[in-house]
Amino acid sequence: MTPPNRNPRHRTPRQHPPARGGNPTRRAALALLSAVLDRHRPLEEALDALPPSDPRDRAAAHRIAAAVLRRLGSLDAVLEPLLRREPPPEVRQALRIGAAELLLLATPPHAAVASCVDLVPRPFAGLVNAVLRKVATDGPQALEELDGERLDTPGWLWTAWHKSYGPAVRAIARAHRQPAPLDLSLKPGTALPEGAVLLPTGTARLPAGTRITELPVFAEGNAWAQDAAAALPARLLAARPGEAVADLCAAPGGKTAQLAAAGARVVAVERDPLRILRLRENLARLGLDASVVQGDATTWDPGTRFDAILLDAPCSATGTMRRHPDVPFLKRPTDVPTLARLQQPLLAHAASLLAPGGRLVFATCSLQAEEGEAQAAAAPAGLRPDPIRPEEVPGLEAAITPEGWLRTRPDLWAEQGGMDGFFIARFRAG
Ligand SMILES: C[S@@+](CC[C@H](N)C(=O)[O-])C[C@H]1O[C@@H](n2cnc3c(N)ncnc32)[C@H](O)[C@@H]1O
Repeated sequence: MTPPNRNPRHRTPRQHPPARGGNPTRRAALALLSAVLDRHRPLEEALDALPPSDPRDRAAAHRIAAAVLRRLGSLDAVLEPLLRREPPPEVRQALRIGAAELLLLATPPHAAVASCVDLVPRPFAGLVNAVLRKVATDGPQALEELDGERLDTPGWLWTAWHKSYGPAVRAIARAHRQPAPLDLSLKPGTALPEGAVLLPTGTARLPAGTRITELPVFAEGNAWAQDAAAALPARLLAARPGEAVADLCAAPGGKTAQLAAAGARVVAVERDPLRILRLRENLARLGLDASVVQGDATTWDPGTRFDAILLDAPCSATGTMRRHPDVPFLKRPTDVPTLARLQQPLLAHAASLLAPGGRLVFATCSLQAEEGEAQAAAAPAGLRPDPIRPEEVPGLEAAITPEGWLRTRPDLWAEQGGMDGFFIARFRAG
């Protein structure tokens, strides 16, 4: 899968009259897709930039845009034989929306076609109508004959995952097709929300599409959204009441909240001032306490040492594609070595902040070995591995590597909705 519409030969130089209008949900979905695919902006940022509207319309637009992004390679392969030349970007996005609605979202054909025709400038209405009618009749068969897992995965990621995980690359690609469930971390003592399933590692899981803001447990400040795999690094640090714990690279604060809820005295360090605001808001909503510091975790000097440190390092986030289907369109192969080079000094500095015998957990939400296994293998000499034990990760015993690290993948617990891809390594000072 290559990022679309970058070939200048395919650009249509003519200016066209503006689109005629169309249904607000599809119009919002088109704005989201243009932001991600044409301007390479994050989907979350594009959602925030939408004009105010009914939350249900936004959620529906998000659902359509996410479906297109998850299956973009397949949808384009179905559309390709029906197009004689590359249409302008907004027409291409409207066709993708229509194809996703017809082939993936079970929208009735007349509604899918008519609403996408209304999205495009008049000169393209006939083209969109004809192409989508053809997709409605022939698309299901065409889709079935494609190698969708491969088409929907960028080539560089497929190659890297095949090298690391062998044939499981297909299962990973399949897991990326499904909308992720809503995973919640609960404050200790909070009852399991109605309709939730308790996963063996303690996460409460609700069906995909559940809106967190409508849950009483959220309004009461007793829960926060956190993928089951994302909850593991803090769980494995096992902070105890009263311990001095540093959470380096802390925002938006899911792991800070876990550590604070465990009763530790937490210092949360984050470089980005805007993300610090979110971290503070999240802690305030949950009624949890942590000392929040704006600083660079490669140089931060608190003048003290910690019993335990969590380093959730910035990374390519390729493990989060179930929840963030825009990741393949925002990341490039060169991002991985660049980020991997930033992770080493973070780990080295974190090690220098540990009290004798202190514990350190290093984590990245990446499926790339350079940002996981290679980082742990090159850990500074002052850290000795503290292997993760099977009883600490019920149901995920097979995800423990021979070295004692934990490697989660989106295809694990596939029947229950999968989990993000994380790498987690634990060390002790000395
Ligand atoms: C993977 S996210 C952390 C997620 C967070 N731990 C959580 O559970 O909600 C990485 C964070 O590190 C921050 N960051 C990146 N480089 C940093 C640095 N040198 N010092 C401190 N924070 C940094 C980013 O702004 C980002 O918020």
